[in-house]
Amino acid sequence: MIEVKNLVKRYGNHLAVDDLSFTVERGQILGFLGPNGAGKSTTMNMITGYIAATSGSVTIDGNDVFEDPIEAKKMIGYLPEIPPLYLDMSVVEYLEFIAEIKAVKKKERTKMIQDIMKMTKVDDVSERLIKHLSKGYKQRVGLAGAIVGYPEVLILDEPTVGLDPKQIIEIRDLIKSLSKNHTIILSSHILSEVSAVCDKVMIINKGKLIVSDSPENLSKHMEGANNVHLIVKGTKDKVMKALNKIDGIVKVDFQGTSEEDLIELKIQSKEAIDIREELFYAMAEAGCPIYGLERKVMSLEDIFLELTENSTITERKKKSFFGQMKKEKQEEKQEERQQEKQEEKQEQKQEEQAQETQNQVMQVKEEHEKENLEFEDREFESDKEEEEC
Ligand SMILES: Nc1ncnc2c1ncn2[C@@H]1O[C@H](COP(=O)(O)OP(=O)(O)OP(=O)(O)O)[C@@H](O)[C@H]1O
Repeated sequence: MIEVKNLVKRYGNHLAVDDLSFTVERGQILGFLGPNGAGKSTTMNMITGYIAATSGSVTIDGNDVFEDPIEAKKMIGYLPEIPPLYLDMSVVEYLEFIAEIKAVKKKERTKMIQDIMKMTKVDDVSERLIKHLSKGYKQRVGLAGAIVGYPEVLILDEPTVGLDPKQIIEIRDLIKSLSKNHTIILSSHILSEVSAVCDKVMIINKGKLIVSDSPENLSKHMEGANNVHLIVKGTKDKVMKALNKIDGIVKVDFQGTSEEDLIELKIQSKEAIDIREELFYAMAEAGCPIYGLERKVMSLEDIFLELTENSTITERKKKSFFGQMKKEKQEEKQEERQQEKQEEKQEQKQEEQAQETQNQVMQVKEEHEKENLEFEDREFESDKEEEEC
């Protein structure tokens, strides 16, 4: 339904969208996810033909947005990040105006607008001026405007911004129900929103596509679904022998030790296998007491953060959370040890200095005593000589 090929957008020297390609099937809800400045709005503006692309193409049901904009734009309803509302119009006037622009047949307009106002829950403010509406209501009027004419494709840039939690749930339900008759692309940086609503997630960062999959598959594949973090007391040999007895283990990463005699490891098992119980018995049999056992299921948040921290998956994999945490812990420990060593050295030095001073005092004392004795001896000798004389 929507085909984006090698889409590029440059603002001067700044590459805002960097060679994006993807497709969206009819009836699908695609979630466009990325941190601020990732290029979401720019991409959506290009898909809708609102701005020109530097290069690349976008087709909607075979119609090229840049070469055949009228046909392509007829199929698109767009809710930009800041909806372009006419503030001095009432809600119903605005929607009638949009219907006229979109060339909705006159006899169909009234019913369509009434239905859409009900759908987006703005029917209770239909006669009010838009400038007097709250932010949430304005957002819903913008959404209503995008739905007018029931275009096949809806492009919604941050559709729930400014809504309260109850409204967010209502709009999500509305978007889901719209997908029965529309193909939808929505952007968001709220991950729970994307996982709740979308069939497919595209994560972009710095204009580049990082990963694209269903929310469930992303969680599964990003090594998270079956990761166990284990802290155990024993030798590496013993632990490995015990692990060899467990079926379904795919990968074992030793992560060093955080305390003496303790080994930390990350164990990855095949999908749908929970090895925690077997681990418990295997370690008990091997005489390796378990100090920590945690099943790590990566949330979409974890994946998003990791993926957008680095530009490539391989880079992020190298920097797994446990690895990072362990590294930080080790660095802290190393610093502590170094500090302890320095303190020990200083104490030793002070003791040595004190000992040296004491020795010097003793030496002076001894010399004094010796001198006194010699003096006494000499006195005694001269007294004796005097007596003899
Ligand atoms: N008209 C413009 N001129 C110059 N640079 C622009 C323009 N519009 C966007 N950019 C830059 O392009 C990059 C992508 O911006 P864009 O608005 O598409 O990101 P976004 O993912 O939608 O971010 P947000 O979630 O904050 O809306 C940013 O670095 C932005 O500063």
